[in-house]
Amino acid sequence: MTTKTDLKTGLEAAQVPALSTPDEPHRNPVMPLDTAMFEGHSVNRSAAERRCATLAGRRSVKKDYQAAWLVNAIRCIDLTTLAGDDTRARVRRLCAKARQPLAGHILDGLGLRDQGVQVGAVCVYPTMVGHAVAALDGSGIPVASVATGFPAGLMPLHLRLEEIRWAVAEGAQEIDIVISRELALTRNWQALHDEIAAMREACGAAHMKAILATGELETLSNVYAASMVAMQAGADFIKTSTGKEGVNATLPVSLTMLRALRDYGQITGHRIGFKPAGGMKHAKEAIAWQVLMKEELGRDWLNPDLFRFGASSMLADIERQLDHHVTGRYAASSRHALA
Ligand SMILES: O=C[C@H](O)COP(=O)(O)O
Repeated sequence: MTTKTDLKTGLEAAQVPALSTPDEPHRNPVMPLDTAMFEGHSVNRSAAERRCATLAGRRSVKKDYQAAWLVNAIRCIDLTTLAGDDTRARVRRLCAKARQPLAGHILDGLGLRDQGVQVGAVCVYPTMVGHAVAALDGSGIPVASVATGFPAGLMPLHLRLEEIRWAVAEGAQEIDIVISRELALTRNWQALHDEIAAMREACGAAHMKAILATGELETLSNVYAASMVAMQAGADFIKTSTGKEGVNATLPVSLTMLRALRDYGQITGHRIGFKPAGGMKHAKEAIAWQVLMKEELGRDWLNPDLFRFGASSMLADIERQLDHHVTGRYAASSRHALA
């Protein structure tokens, strides 16, 4: 069991940022396409896989600090429902969970009852944005909407742009766009850049996350190049997957995107966020991705203004693990079923 003092010490010792509301994150401005930033950059898949395989061993998170890392993961979750049978009632339940992601006895056990533990955002389809905005009123939790013909994106550009504008008018503060995979696979970088830049303009003040659908981009070199193009076109975040591809977030793909993000930052001075998404269901994944972020980019990126998990069901396991941390017992998974 832990105590209030233990967890606060743990947050510091684990070097995750203290619980706080982040300042308004800065925007990434659009720049012209610059293929020199990625052409000829090849990514060795075996080397990326080896690097990821060694991370867990090199940076295991001490048991005492695991709770701190898991609470930080909650702050970074885009709590998501993207199902064809979504309803207003389901979205309202999800938003209630977003407001209080941990049961009261867990918050008490961790000493975090008054610390405002909330998720990073709630992510829904455009027609659910209004319901989410109403349910989150006063919470400060932003609503993210997928748009641009999610998940495939195979719609005329003017309709994709109109969908963005519609979701923003409904109250979405963040827009998760999907890129045209065909433009990436045919290496038509100028057209891809111009489409994403138009999407960024349609977003207006809403922050834009660019979903690369990496499971469909064939090579890690394509992932690196598409990451660069999305950032040059003004993406505030780059995101791995829709959750609907055959292969979604993986550590080697994430490593490739983080290297692109780091290179982009070194050249331009702009800090871009990263969102792995799709298929992440377990607390141990929440730890693994945070270790990757910290190893590659430093602790500044363990903040919801620069890092999000896109996940519909990971919160349930995190809550279960934190329940165990506090009580010493595992609750039935049905007790934390909602998220
Ligand atoms: O963007 C978020 C993903 O769609 C969520 O995927 P998931 O349902 O596999 O967690």
